[in-house]
Amino acid sequence: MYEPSNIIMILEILQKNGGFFFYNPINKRGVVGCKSELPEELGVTTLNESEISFFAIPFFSDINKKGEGLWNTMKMGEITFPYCYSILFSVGTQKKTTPTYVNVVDDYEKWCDLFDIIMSNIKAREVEKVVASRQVEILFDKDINLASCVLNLLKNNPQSYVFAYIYGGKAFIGATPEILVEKCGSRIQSYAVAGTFPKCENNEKRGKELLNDIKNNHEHKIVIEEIVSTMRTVTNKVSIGMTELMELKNLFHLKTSIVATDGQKNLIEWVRLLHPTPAMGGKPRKKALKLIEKYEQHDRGLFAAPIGIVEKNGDGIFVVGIRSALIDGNKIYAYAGCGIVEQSDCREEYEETNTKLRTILEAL
Ligand SMILES: C=C(O[C@H]1C=CC=C(C(=O)O)[C@@H]1O)C(=O)O
Repeated sequence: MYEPSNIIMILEILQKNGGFFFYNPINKRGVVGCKSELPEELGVTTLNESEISFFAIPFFSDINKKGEGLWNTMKMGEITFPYCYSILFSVGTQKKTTPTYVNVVDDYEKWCDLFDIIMSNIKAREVEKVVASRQVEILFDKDINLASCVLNLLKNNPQSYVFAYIYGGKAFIGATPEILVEKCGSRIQSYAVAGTFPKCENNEKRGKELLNDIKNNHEHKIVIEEIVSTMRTVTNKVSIGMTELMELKNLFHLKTSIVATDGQKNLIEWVRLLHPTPAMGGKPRKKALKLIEKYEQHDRGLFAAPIGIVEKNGDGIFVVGIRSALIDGNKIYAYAGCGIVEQSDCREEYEETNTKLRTILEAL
């Protein structure tokens, strides 16, 4: 089993010098891009710099229009590192986790204003779905320990893709359950992950209820349809899997796999075509994005944005940067969003974002 103390040491080096960490729970492989060399004793395998490329593509191409310029010290797009490594984790890290409860800041009034604007646009038939988000700022009395946060994300979220991108004194970290697109040869796989129920005492019943819930299935179907129609602009070889339940530490989601066959476009082109799906933006895409840009009070930066790696042969994976936070010294900006449709209730959606924020808050 891979030693947690090793991962702590690696992350401490990344925190000090800058770097990128990406963990894939399916093949249990972590990859690291680093500005400085990692000691061999840490059990990492050295990769040639050209073997792997790291990407953090912002949600909106023109970020940092809103106030503080929180994101402007971070390099975006393709990020290259002189030292690259891979780490194999063992199955031992895959333990079953149970929810715990953490309090989050009350910004309900601000949320209501955003919700009302979106709902009035939905009622006016301007948009069908918009993913609204919160940025919750939490101040600590000392600097946040990045290494232990990332280790906790790994421990608490065994099915999630855990990432940490450290640059210019800030770190963007998260444990996301959602793949935007994965390429393996001509197989292009995306997932619709949308529709959420928080866990409760009777989880078996809760899961079944989500699978049959009309509002959540509507939200989910919008995402499937958009991914499928986008893929069909490139190829008519597109197949849709069954909608399943995804069980995470604190909540359930609806999840559907969508696979296309294409030998023409590269992975970055696929990312640019698919991002943002209506699980992160809305429907219709342009109008939903305009509302988000105009009325959300914060810059999304890398929140809900494509984060990923590309291998030398062109294969790779991009996830969406949700269940995430930007760490700046003793300050943390945690992010969570949810899809709003005509049947949505303001308070319920706020509580849903609180549940989603727990991924980060429980790791601090
Ligand atoms: C935007 C987020 O979640 C998305 C992913 C899964 C389910 C979602 C939902 O049910 O609203 C969201 O679309 C977030 O966690 O910040």
